[in-house]
Amino acid sequence: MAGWRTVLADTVSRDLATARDAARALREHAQATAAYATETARRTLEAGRDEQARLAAEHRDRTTALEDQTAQATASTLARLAALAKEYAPGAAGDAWADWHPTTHGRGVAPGLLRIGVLDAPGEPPALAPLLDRAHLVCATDPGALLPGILLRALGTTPPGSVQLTVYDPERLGGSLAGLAPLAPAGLLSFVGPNGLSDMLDELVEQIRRINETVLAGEYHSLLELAEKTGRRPEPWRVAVLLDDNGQDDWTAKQRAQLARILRTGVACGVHVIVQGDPGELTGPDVESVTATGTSMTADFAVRLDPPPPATLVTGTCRTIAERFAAGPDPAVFGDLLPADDGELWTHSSAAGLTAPIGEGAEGRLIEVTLGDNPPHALIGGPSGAGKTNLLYAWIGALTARYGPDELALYLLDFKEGVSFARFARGRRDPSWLPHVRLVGVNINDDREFGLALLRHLRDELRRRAEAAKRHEATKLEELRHQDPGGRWPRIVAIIDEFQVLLDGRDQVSNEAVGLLEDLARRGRSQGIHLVLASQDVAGIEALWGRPALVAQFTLRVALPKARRILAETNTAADEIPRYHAVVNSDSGVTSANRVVRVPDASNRSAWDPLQQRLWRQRPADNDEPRLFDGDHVPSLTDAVDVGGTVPTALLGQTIDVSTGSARLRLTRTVGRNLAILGTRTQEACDILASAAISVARQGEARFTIFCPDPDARPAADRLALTLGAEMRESLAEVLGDLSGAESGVPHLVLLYAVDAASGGLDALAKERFRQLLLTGPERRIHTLGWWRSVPRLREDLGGFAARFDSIDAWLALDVHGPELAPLSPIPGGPPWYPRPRRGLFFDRAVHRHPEVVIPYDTAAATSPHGSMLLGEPHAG
Ligand SMILES: Nc1ncnc2c1ncn2[C@@H]1O[C@H](COP(=O)(O)OP(=O)(O)OP(=O)(O)O)[C@@H](O)[C@H]1O
Repeated sequence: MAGWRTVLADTVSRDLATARDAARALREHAQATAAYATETARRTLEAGRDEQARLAAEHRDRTTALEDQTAQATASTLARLAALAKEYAPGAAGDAWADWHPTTHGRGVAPGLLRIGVLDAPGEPPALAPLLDRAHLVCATDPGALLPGILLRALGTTPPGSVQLTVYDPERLGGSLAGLAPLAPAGLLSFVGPNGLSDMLDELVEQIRRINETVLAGEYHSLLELAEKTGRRPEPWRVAVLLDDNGQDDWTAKQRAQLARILRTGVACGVHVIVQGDPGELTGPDVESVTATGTSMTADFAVRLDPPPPATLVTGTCRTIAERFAAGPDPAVFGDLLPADDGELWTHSSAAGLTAPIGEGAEGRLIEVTLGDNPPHALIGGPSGAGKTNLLYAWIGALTARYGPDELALYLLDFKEGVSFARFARGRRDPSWLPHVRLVGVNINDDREFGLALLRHLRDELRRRAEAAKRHEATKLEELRHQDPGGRWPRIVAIIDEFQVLLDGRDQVSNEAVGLLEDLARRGRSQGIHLVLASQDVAGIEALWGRPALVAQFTLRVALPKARRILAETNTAADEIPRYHAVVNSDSGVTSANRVVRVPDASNRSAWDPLQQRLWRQRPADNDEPRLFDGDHVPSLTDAVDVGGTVPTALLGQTIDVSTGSARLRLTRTVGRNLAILGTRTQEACDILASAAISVARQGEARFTIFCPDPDARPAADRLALTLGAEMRESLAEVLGDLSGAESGVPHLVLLYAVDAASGGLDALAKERFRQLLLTGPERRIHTLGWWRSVPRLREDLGGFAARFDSIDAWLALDVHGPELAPLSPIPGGPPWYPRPRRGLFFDRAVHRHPEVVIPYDTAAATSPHGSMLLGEPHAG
C-alpha cells in the first residue's frame, strides 16, 4: 500500500517540481518581455520628443518665411495699387482736395475710376470706385460723406455739360447736395420733389430705350464702345441720385421694377444711379456698393472715406462748369469726319457713288451724304459768311480721305474774290497739293469764260465716257468700271462756288453755261460727273429755279443758316438752325428729309494742313499737281510753253482755259497772217508784241524790224530790240520802202508800235506800200504785227471806208468795245466784249469760230534791259 502512496507522492512532487520550473520559466520570460517593452516604449517616447522638437522648429521657420512673404506681397500689392490708382484715376479723378481742379479728358476717352477714400493698409493707397460708363453705386453709408466728393470728381473729369444730375432726396430736399446748385440754372442738375420719383424713373428708362434705339442702333453695344470707336460722345452721362433713409422699403412695386431695369440696362447707355439702400438687395453685374468701412470692389480691405470737398470748391467748380456749358457746345471736330484709322485712307471704291460725312447729327452720329446715281448733284446755299466755303472744305476733306485720286477727281472754281480753293494747289510756302484736284480756279469773278471752259471740258469728258460706255455696252459708270477694270474712271466732282456769277449777264457766256449745265446735270449722273453748285445769292438761285428741268437734277440740297430757296418752298428749317449748322436734304428739299448737322471748322489751317500733307505724301508717282488759275495773277511769258514744229508761231497771251494754253498765231506763208492789236493800253500792247516776237525768236532763226513813234511805248520797244538784237527804225516810210517787194528767207516780224501815230502822215505811195506789205508780206515771210489805238485808224490804213480786212486775219482787242469790232468780226454787231484790265479778245479768222479771251503775258522777266539775248531756255513744245 505504501508503495502506491510513495509513487503517488513522488509523482506529485515531480509534477510540482515541473510546474514550479515551468512557472519560473514563465515568470522569467514575462519579466524579459516587460523589460523589452519598457525599453521600446522609452525609446519611442524619446524619438517622439525629438521629432516634436524638430517639427516645432520647422513650423517656426516656415511660419516666419510665410510671414515675410506675405508682408512683401502685401507691400508690393499696395504699391501696385497706388500706381494703378494714379493710372486709373488721374488728375481730378484722384487728386487730393488740397490741390484739386478739373482736368477734362479728351473726346472719346473712357472715364476712369474715382477716388472715394483710402484703404486701411500700410501706405494708405487710394480707394477707387467706378461710376461713369462702368457701374451703378449702392450707398450704404451717410450720403453726405460719399456723394459730394464722387460727384465733383465725375463733373471735374468730363467736358462741361456731359454729366447731367437728377437728385431725388425727399428727406432733405436736396440739402445734402446743395453745393451743386449752380449747375441747376444751366439745366445740368434738377431736384425731384417727394412725388417725382415715378416720373424720374420712367424718364430714365425712356432715355435708355431711346439711346438703344436711335444712338446705339444695333451698331454698338454701349456708348463707351461708340466713343472709343468714333472718338465722339453723342449723349451726356445721366446720373440719378436716389436718397432715401428707408432704402426702397416704401417704394411701390412698379418703382422697384423700374429701378431694377435701370440697374440692369443703364450703364451701356450712360444712365447711372447712385442709390441709398441695402447692398444685399440691390445687386447685379453692374452694381457696386460702398459702406462706411468698405466697398464691394476692395475685398477685405477696410476703406476710410475721404472728407468731403470744401464747399467753396464744389460751388466754384459747378459755377464754372455751368458757365462753360451755357457758352455752347464745343464745335464739331474736323478730325471726326476722317477715317479713325490711317489704314482706312483711300480704301473706299467710288464705283457706286461717293459717300462721306459732312457733320455731326443731333444724336452725335456723323451724317453722311452721297453723290451717285441718286442724288447726283448738290446745291448749297447760305448768305455770305454762313459757312459755305467751310462746309465745302469739310466735305472735300471727308471725301478725299476716303477715296484715292483714282476714285475721285476734283475741279474747283470760286467765283468770288479771295483764294478759298488755292490751298489745294501748290503754294509758295506750302509745296503740297491735294492729289485729287485737277483744276483750281480762284478770283475768276471777272473771268466767267473760265467757268465756261470748265463746263466745256466736262462736256468733252462726258462724251468720252459715254463713248467708252457704249463700247463696253455699259449704261452707267458702275457698269463701265466693271466691264473695264483696267480703265481709269474716277468720279468727277466739279464744285462751283458762287456759280450765279457764271449765269449773270444774259449774254453768250451765260447762255452757253446754262446749256452746258443742263446737259451735264442730266447726263452726268450716269457717267459719274457730279456738280456741286454753291451760292449766297438768292437771285442766282432763282435764275436756276426758272429752269425747273435743271434744278430737278440737284436733289441733294444743303442749306446753311438763313439760306433762302435752297430747300422746298415750304421748308423753313434753315431759318431755325444755329450758326455752323446746316440742313442736309437728299430729297430735293422736302421737309421730311431734313437732317440737321453741326459742321466742324475745316477752314482752320491747323485742322486742314495735316490731312493735306498726309494725302500728298501718299500720292501716286504719276500724280500731277493741279492746274491753278488765279484771275488776279498775270502770267509770265517765261512760264509759257513754246510751240514746236516748222511753222513759226507767235504766243500772244494765256488763254482762259482748263489747260494752261497760249493764244497762238501761226505765221504761215499765206495771205492775212498779220496781227492787229487794237486799243489804247500801252503796257498790254507792248507786252503782246514782245511775247509774240520773243516766242518766235525762241523757235528758230527770225528777223525783226521794230518801229515805235510813241514815246510812252518807246522804253518797252527799246528793251525788246535789245533783247532780240533787232534794229530800231525811226521812220515808217523808210521801213515800208525797205520792205517793199522784199523776200525773206527766215520769218521776218515787223513790229509796229502805235503805228497810227505815224501812218496818218504817210504820203500816198507809202500808204500803198503799207497796204501791200499787209496784203502780200506774209507770202514773202514778212508778217506785220501792228498796234493801232482804234479800229477806225486801222480801217483808215487799210483804205478808208471801203477798206478790206482780208489782209488782217487776226486781231487782239484791248479796251475796244464789242460793237466797234463789228467790221472785223463774223458776228453781226460785233462780239460781246466788255473791256477789262489785262484781258484781250483774240480772234483769228483762220481758226476761230468765236473770239477767245486772253491774258497778255507779263514780259518783264523775258526782256532784258541790258541787251542780253533771250532769257530763259525755250521749253519743249
Ligand atoms: N462750322 C464752322 N465752325 C467754325 N467756324 C466756321 C464754321 N463755318 C464757318 N466758319 C467760319 O466762319 C467764317 C465764314 O465762313 P465761310 O467763309 O465758309 O462762309 P461763306 O458762306 O463761304 O462766306 P462767303 O460767301 O462770304 O465767303 C470763316 O471765318 C470760317 O472760318
